[in-house]
Amino acid sequence: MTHDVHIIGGGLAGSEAAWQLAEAGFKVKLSEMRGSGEMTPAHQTDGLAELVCSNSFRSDDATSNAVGLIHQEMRTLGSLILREADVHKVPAGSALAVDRDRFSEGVTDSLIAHPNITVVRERVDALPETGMTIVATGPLTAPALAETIGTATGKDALAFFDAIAPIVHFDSIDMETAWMASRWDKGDTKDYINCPMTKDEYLAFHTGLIDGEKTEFKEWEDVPYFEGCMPIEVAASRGVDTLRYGPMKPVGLDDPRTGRWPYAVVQLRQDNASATLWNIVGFQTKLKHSEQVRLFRTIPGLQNAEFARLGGLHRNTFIRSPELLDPTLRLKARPNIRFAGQITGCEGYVESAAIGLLAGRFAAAELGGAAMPPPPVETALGALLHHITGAAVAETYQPMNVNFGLFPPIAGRTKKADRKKMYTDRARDALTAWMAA
Ligand SMILES: Cc1cc2nc3c(=O)[nH]c(=O)nc-3n(C[C@H](O)[C@H](O)[C@H](O)COP(=O)(O)OP(=O)(O)OC[C@H]3O[C@@H](n4cnc5c(N)ncnc54)[C@H](O)[C@@H]3O)c2cc1C
Repeated sequence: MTHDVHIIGGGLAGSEAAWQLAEAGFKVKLSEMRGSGEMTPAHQTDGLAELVCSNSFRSDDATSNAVGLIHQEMRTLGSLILREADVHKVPAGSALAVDRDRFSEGVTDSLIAHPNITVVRERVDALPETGMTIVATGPLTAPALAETIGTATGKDALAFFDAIAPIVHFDSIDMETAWMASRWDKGDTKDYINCPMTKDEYLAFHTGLIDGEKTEFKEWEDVPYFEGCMPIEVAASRGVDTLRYGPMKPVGLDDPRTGRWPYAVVQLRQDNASATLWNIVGFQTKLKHSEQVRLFRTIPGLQNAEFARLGGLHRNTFIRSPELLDPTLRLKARPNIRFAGQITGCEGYVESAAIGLLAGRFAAAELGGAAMPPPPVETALGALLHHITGAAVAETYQPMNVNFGLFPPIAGRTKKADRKKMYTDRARDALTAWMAA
């Protein structure tokens, strides 16, 4: 069978993209290296859409949770991944969790049985020069292909072994305690949020970092740390004052409440264009998630912090999408190539499948000769896509889960308790209007 689109990688994103294209009537070749004697360091089977770690697609609450909302939007758009997740669901409260083997079998069988899809078990080592292509090879892209992607995108656009710092929702920061200033009071703009610490608070925090329970890593994740993204607890272990001379340096930062420099300071940097999300600078960590929440809420100003993402450390190959991709996920420098899934810098099974769904639909529209406008930013799909393809700050781009901080804020004064429902109601209306158009 000749094909209209070549999809490389049969994970969450590639499987969904293949389904969307095939259902739209286009012929797809899906190349997956597992099953040809190749394996990634995390996968265990030859099944398509294998879940490498947890079996959860997270919250299925479409009224007050951004992940639940994106589930609903994907179901509305005929997602194969969500269809099979629903069929192979296991009890997990309000979360959508699946029997991972049955789920993967369901996806594999559906794709193989589809008359418009040919699944080829092969490793692809170079980006195709011609022909419409979707690259969905994930965070564990095989080295030879990663190399050619690096060449096509500029070497420094491809990151390996990535440490990530927590991200906090702005509206959960206590700005009576924290204040805005430039970093170490250099420059004219007040771009950073500063959380002050007394000596006692700092020493207790330092002890918490040293003693806190850490995530153990598999052998393949045991990689050297780059000095620039060393986990904060590793820096802390080098000496009690190391952090006060590093990311927690208080120099030049007069606390408006005391008129003096605090003993140490925690700084947060804006993480998205609408300033709803803030990254804790230098706080990349492999502390367990529960430990991070407990310890980081001891920071004055962050006592009620709600986290859009917690820190973590794992190998992660992704491109600097906000500057490399156009709004329909095409590589600007080579528009025959689209990227989809975690390699674009979205994070998680659901988000990867969601971006695969959009890549498949954009490709189908292009083949059909009618450009598809991106979904509105008020939808979960649109907000995530917008973040990846432009709204995020390219220089500090890091993997991102879908969350309400990516959505345009609701205009006017609103009660916090009502806000999530307002986001999801607005999203449903926006998706309906977009589909009608
Ligand atoms: C160790 C680890 C644990 C994770 N745990 C979770 C978790 O618990 N929950 C969560 O939501 N997310 C988790 N993630 C993130 C997870 O990887 C993504 O959420 C999701 O699997 C990414 O989907 P994808 O389709 O982009 O990539 P994948 O699902 O990884 O699919 C990519 C596919 O491309 C294939 N491939 C790679 N290179 C080539 C090549 N050159 N030629 C042909 N085929 C190729 C691979 O074999 C793979 O099947 C984890 C990631 C890692 C690395």
